[in-house]
Amino acid sequence: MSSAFSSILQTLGLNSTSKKSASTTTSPALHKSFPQEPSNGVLPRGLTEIPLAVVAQHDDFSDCWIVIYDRVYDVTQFLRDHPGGEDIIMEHAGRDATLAFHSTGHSRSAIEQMGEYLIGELPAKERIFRNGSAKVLSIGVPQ
Ligand code: HEM
Repeated sequence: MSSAFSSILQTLGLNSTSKKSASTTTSPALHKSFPQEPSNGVLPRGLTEIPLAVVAQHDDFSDCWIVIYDRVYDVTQFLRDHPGGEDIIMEHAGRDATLAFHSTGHSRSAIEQMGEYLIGELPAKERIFRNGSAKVLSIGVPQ
């Protein structure tokens, strides 16, 4: 795995190098990048499950949701402030933007900022990176 990719996975708590955390139902590292979430790694109560079909209904400048690493973000108020510009986010409005977000190489501070816009997560059956127990999926995450 490239060090950059390894680094972002680690920052997001998605690294699978720690077998201990990946094999337990809670991972202390999982949520540390999201300040509004509990630091004990337990999935936050009340984090709404939002299917991709619902995300797809929020795809314009006045109502823009995106998915990054299985989490749903309402970035409507952030669009104008985004240092990379609003157009680049709008290209992914209502859809999964993980690849674009990752390939841009966002800073740790940018990743922490994401927490301000977090509104929910995909249902377990639609997740690519995390399963229902907040474990890292072995398929889809490069070793
Ligand atoms: C909630 C989601 C997002 C947040 C909080 C965010 C935040 C930021 C921040 C703080 C920067 C400044 C550089 C840095 O600190 O890394 C940045 C740059 C950038 N972002 Fe985002 N971003 C988000 C989503 C996205 C998405 C979905 C894309 C691509 C589709 C994207 C593309 C870019 C690009 C291309 C830059 C580079 C701008 C430049 O250096 O000229 N961002 N973003």
